[in-house]
Amino acid sequence: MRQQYPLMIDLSGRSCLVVGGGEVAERKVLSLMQAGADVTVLSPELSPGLHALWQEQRKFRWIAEEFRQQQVAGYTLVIAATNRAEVNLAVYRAVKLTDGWINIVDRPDLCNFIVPSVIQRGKLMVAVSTSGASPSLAKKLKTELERLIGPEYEEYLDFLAETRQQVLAQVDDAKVRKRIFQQLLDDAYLFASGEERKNMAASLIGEWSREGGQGGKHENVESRNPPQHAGVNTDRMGH
Ligand SMILES: C[C@@]1(CC(=O)O)c2cc3[nH]c(cc4nc(cc5[nH]c(cc(n2)[C@H]1CCC(=O)O)[C@@](C)(CC(=O)O)[C@@H]5CCC(=O)O)C(CC(=O)O)=C4CCC(=O)O)c(CCC(=O)O)c3CC(=O)O
Ligand SMILES: NC(=O)C1=CN([C@@H]2O[C@H](COP(=O)(O)OP(=O)(O)OC[C@H]3O[C@@H](n4cnc5c(N)ncnc54)[C@H](O)[C@@H]3O)[C@@H](O)[C@H]2O)C=CC1
Repeated sequence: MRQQYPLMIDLSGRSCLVVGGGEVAERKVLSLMQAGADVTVLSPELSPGLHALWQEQRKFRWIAEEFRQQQVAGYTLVIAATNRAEVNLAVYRAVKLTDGWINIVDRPDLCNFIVPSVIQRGKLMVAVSTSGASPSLAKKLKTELERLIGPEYEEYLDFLAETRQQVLAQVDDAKVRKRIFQQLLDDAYLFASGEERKNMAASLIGEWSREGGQGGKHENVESRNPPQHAGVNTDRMGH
């Protein structure tokens, strides 16, 4: 098995080519568009889903032609997703000449990148890959993780991001900052309402800032409990 390297890349505004316009191509086009890529689909036909999307919004470019070798130049990445193995292979060979990024949906052995199964909750992305061994298992695990990591994570993460900036600006001591970040991970914050968690964070930061300002008062940081808030259940609440 080839060892894969996971990374999150910024494809916004980047030109990406999907050759083929069927069911599998549709999935790849949608995820590329979600990432803000500038997508071109090269295929004589489109799936009903892709066709509707193209008619309604023209959010991708459609070249209604069969693949020819010279069409791969200038793309950040290329996905070969036709139902014809020899066409996919020709796409691979063309991209290989330019040493570009290529995914061939029916030849994991030739891909230099593969696409994982993904849960997205706002800024949070959880990607599951089986290195191509069992895409259905990747999908199943994603579905299980969707239950564990509910929609509440979107706002919670926005809160964490905002609070983190405040803490970085207000708290000088890196150890204290780390403690605060740790305490903000308590489920009490996850399940509090927006207003409640802001208040909880403000008192937490206030408390630590005062103590941090006096210095030398951090012996008890390990044992400090997160602030409790009336009406907030700190159990996993049915998860
Ligand atoms: C290597 C890889 C290359 C790539 O496509 O990037 C690849 C290859 C192949 N997939 C095949 C089949 C299926 N793929 C899916 C589903 C997904 N496949 C995806 C990724 C990947 N598929 C990459 C590896 C990912 C990894 O494991 O790390 C997902 C995760 C992402 C996405 O496609 O966006 C998406 C789930 C998205 C979601 O969360 O919903 C299903 C299930 C279904 O459709 O319900 C089936 C049918 C059941 C089965 O076969 O398991 C076949 C055989 C085709 C044939 O039989 O002819 C090949 C070729 C081969 O293995 O030879
Ligand atoms: N990687 C993955 O996740 C999966 C991969 N597959 C593989 O993907 C292949 C495609 O599956 P589907 O999308 O369901 O097929 P499909 O039959 O729905 O679509 C095939 C598409 O290829 C286009 N096409 C055919 N010849 C072409 C050419 N010369 N140039 C440009 N476009 C051309 C057709 O117009 C059509 O839009 C399957 O043959 C299978 O091997 C299947 C399931 C999952």
